[in-house]
Amino acid sequence: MAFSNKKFNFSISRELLLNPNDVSVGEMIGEGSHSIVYKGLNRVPVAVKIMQPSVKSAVSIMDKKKFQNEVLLLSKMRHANIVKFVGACIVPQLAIVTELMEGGTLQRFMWSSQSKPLDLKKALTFALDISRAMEFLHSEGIIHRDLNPANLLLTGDHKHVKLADFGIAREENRDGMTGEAGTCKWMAPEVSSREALRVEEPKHYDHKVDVYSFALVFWELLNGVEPFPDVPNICVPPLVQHGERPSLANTPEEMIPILELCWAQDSDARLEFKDIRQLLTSLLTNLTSDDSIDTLLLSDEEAYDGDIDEDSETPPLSLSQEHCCKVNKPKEKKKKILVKMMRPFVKMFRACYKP
Ligand SMILES: Nc1ncnc2c1ncn2[C@@H]1O[C@H](COP(=O)(O)OP(=O)(O)OP(=O)(O)O)[C@@H](O)[C@H]1O
Ligand SMILES: [Mg+2]
Repeated sequence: MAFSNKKFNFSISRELLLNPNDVSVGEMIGEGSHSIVYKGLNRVPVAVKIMQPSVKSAVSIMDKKKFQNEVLLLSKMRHANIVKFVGACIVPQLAIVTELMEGGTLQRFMWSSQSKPLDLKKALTFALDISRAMEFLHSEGIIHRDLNPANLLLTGDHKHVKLADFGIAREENRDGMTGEAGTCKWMAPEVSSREALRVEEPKHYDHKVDVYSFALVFWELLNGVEPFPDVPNICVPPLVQHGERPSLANTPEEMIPILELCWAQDSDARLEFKDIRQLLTSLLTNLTSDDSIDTLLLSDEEAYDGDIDEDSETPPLSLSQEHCCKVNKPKEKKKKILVKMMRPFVKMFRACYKP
């Protein structure tokens, strides 16, 4: 059913709309580039995201289309690790009502966290939550395109995270996605690439841009600091395009292969979230059962092809060794690690189904 609002016909079904009189708005709890978010009440506590027009004067057709896209996508996403959609209002203002995430953003949590970096179990639990949400999203053919700690929200007990902000999420199309999207520090090299702009061709990328962003979030969870701490946001994309990545000097050794497989320069070499979820689950199981995770490790000779991704000369800005490293080429490593990590599960499976 279409609802008209000043020349734009919303195609939002009636079941998704709330009566604005049933939603009360309280204190402000967050702000994005397109919205202000308030604590609210709709029988239970909720978050009310009120869309702000991009031009101060009026809500444009573009703003309405963006709002509708977010409502339609988020309302379809029913998953334990995705913030729950409650409903939307188109009058008196465009608003999206979701469950209230009392724990705030992962970004704020990391800034204020007493124990820096987080303990490994907590970091893995959060990473697993994120990979579950992303696996689901990709299985539904949706790319988030803005995975970063300000769009990941914590439960009140700080035990779990959920994915939020579908403002620039899109259905993946077969010809690849175009357009710049995301937040500089977490943006995959192929999204920000100027190469394509120079030859006036549209930029093409796919769901693997989310895997890259995940790697940067995971690195942050493991290191307790934002990636590229000394680099202004705007300078990060050229560095990343030249193969620079956050330093692995203080990263637990067993997590390094996952990071390298997720932030590979070649997007095809990056893992799928299904693989990431399985790897994190087995790492977490090993950690909590107190077994050594050494059994899951590979030596460098086993894991690497030995070469470095050098499709570039000198990076435009050089970083200290402390804060960056050159990206390794995964290829064969990816297969070896997966085979080795999955070996115990395959054994177990065979044992169960022995004739
Ligand atoms: N359900 C929620 N519970 C608690 N806080 C929330 C919730 N949803 C959003 N917020 C807060 O509001 C902020 C902005 O929300 P959101 O990222 O959805 O808005 P946006 O305008 O799309 O932002 P962006 O600048 O990323 O485009 C979040 O970073 C968070 O602090
Ligand atoms: Mg946001």
